[in-house]
Order: sequence, then C-alpha cells, then structure tokens
Amino acid sequence: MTPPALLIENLAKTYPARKGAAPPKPAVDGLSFTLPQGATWGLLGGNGAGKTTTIAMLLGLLVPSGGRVLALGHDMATDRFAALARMNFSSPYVALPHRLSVAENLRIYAHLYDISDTEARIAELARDLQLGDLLDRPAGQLSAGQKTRVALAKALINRPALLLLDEPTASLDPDTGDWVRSWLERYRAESGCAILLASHNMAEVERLCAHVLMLKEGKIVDQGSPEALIARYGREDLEQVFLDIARGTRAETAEVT
Ligand SMILES: Nc1ncnc2c1ncn2[C@@H]1O[C@H](COP(=O)(O)OP(=O)(O)OP(=O)(O)O)[C@@H](O)[C@H]1O
Repeated sequence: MTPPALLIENLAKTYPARKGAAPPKPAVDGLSFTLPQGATWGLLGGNGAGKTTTIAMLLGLLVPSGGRVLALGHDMATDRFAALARMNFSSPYVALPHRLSVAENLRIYAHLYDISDTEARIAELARDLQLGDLLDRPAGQLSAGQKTRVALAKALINRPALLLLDEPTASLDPDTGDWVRSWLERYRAESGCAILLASHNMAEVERLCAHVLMLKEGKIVDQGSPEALIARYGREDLEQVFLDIARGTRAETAEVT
C-alpha cells in the first residue's frame, strides 16, 4: 500500500529559553495530521502560529521536541535522506547564493539531488517557468518576483513527490501570482505531487487547497475544506473565517471535523 505523503503524529517544538527569560511556550504543540498522496493542503495561521517551524521540522532542518514525522513512508528521525530525495521546498527566507548565476545555482541543486539529465531538466524548468532570459544572470540581481520563480524551479529540480511551499507567491504582482497558481495547479494535476502550502493569501488557499489546517499558538484549532469552513462559520470567504479564528470571535461555534 502506498504510504501517505505525510503522516504527522503529535509533533512538537519548544525553542530553548533565552538566558534569564521565562521558559517559552511551545512554538508547535502536538500537531497530528495525514496529508494524502497527490493532495494540496493549506497550513494557515497568523504571524507566529508555528507554520515555518512546522515546515522546518517536516524537512528535518529542525529537530522536534516530540512526536513523529513520516514523509513518503520514511521516518525523518531515522531515514531522513530517503525521504529528502523525493521531497523539496520553496521559501522566501532561503536565499540562493547571490553571485552564482541562476543556471549555476540550479546545476548545484541538480547535483545535490543526483539528477542525471541536468541540462535537459534545467531547460525544461526554464521553459515551464519562463526563466530563459534569467539563466545567465547572478541570482542576487533578480527582482523579488524573479527570485520566486527561480526558487520554484529549484524546488522542482528533483521532480518531488512532496512539495512544501512557504508563501510561494509572496512579492509577486497579481498577474505573476495568478500565473504561478495556475502553474502549480497544472503541475500537481500532471505530476501527482502532494503539496503542503503555508500562505497568508486566503484567495490562493481557497483556490489551490482541498483541505486547510488552521493553526493558532502551535495547535490545530480547526480544519476542513475551504467550502466546509466557510459554510460552518457562516462566512463568505476564507479570509473572514481566518479572522474569526485568529480573533477568537466565532471559535465557539466551530467543531473540529
Ligand atoms: N529560532 C527561534 N528561536 C526562538 N523562537 C523562535 C525561533 N523561530 C521561531 N520562534 C518562535 O516560534 C513561534 C512560531 O514561529 P514561526 O516562525 O514558526 O511562525 P509562523 O507561523 O511561520 O509565523 P509567520 O507567519 O510570521 O512567518 C513564534 O513565537 C516565534 O517567535
């Protein structure tokens, strides 16, 4: 039987206390969920809710304080490299080496992932993500929007079965953002890749995600399809649901399904 893309059990992270400060609250506090193969799910929450910390643990970049992550059937604590070969991620917080050209950056990542047809893969991504004119430019000289497209190319270099996207359309103009969203929809349909998407753009989440996890203070406080959440909160869109949950104004009427 094919394992789920992600099986998360009771995942927790408490960062070390600063010297002399009170013990911090957990940044992630007992998350459990299962992301099916091929599905796109949203990970939502206000600033500081624990999204980036969660993604860093799912990638094995941060050691959890507790719980378990199985990515594509591999335990990230013991069998991380088998999973990482078939995963990838994109985050605006991770900068590519500035002086290297876009093509050089992509070659390095292709090498790290042991891609055999490097030049063909780069050409394919350059065509799909309209990077042709950027390949010879130093990565540090690109605009924020161009960097986002390059970061997506880097995230897809190994044709991942599981893609973790942290704010994939941050700093894109509405037209380019829309283009990236359409592209992600098409890519997911064609590749069968599972996607976990952390985003503050509720329209984007409504459009791309079949299921949404609402995070507050490191815990899942509600979840469901965007349509089900909107109906349950008696709202018109996910943005209003997000505000209800963030402000605690309607949480008492919501039942976690
Ligand atoms: N390296 C760190 N050391 C100590 N505390 C941290 C560290 N990184 C994050 N935190 C704290 O952990 C909590 C969760 O932060 P995290 O960055 O995961 O939230 P987020 O949901 O991604 O927020 P945002 O939407 O603002 O990016 C916050 O209280 C934050 O201050």
